[in-house]
Amino acid sequence: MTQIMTAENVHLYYGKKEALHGFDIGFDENQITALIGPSGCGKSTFLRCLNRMNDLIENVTITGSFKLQGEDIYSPRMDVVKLRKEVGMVFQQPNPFPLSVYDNIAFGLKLKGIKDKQVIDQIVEESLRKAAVWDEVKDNLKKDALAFSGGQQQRICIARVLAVQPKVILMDEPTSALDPVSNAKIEDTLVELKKDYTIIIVTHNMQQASRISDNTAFFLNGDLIESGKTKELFLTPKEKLTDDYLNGRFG
Ligand SMILES: Nc1ncnc2c1ncn2[C@@H]1O[C@H](COP(=O)(O)OP(=O)(O)OP(=O)(O)O)[C@@H](O)[C@H]1O
Repeated sequence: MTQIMTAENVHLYYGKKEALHGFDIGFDENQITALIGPSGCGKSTFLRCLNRMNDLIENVTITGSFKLQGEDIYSPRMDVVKLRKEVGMVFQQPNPFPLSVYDNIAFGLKLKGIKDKQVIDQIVEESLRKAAVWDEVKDNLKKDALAFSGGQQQRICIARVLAVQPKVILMDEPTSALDPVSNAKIEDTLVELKKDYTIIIVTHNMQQASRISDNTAFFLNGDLIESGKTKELFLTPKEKLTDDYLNGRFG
């Protein structure tokens, strides 16, 4: 299976404090990879390395090699704005812009210089359909995105990411602020989306990881303890620490 992204010898420091201690990991194309582990183990920190979101935090030092389809994403030649379109991100709290549903999705397209209204209309509809929220918003595209439910807002945010044609979608606990019905809808959406995209998702919810992910990586205190096929990792973990965590012996 092709690995669309790789990270090797990853170290990250917040000031002098080392938060990621050196590990290698790769992400299979068109698969969902779950990043699991107890609070504070570095899952979000690592996720943010993959589209250079940590660049926005002061005093962060990152070393190692991070590649998207073989290209070094930390190269001085890398266009970070383009990178963040190719490696899109969905956050824990739905964060639509205070604009209409339509304008939320059209925003990135207009930035890209797309002006043709018919083209924009088409991409807006396609993106909302792929994010499985079209039927719920199609009669209210001019309504403020913030007037929708949390679960709908999160799917609008997913549509906003899809509109700029990412290759990889990073998700940081995208359902933890949502009710169980919205959670289930988003899980179904992600499983559909992996046909076209690669998804890397941080989750606290072990059932979620086992339901939707193909691969799982278990982090502890800034180290990657084990990664592999989700079924194997959950049923026959190689490391005792993984077994202990999965069985609720800590965390
Ligand atoms: N901006 C920051 N400045 C300094 N230290 C930070 C910063 N962000 C995170 N850390 C520290 O880095 C470590 C890893 O945090 P991180 O948020 O990546 O863990 P996590 O596994 O995602 O946790 P959670 O599941 O609670 O979100 C923690 O010790 C945390 O306190």
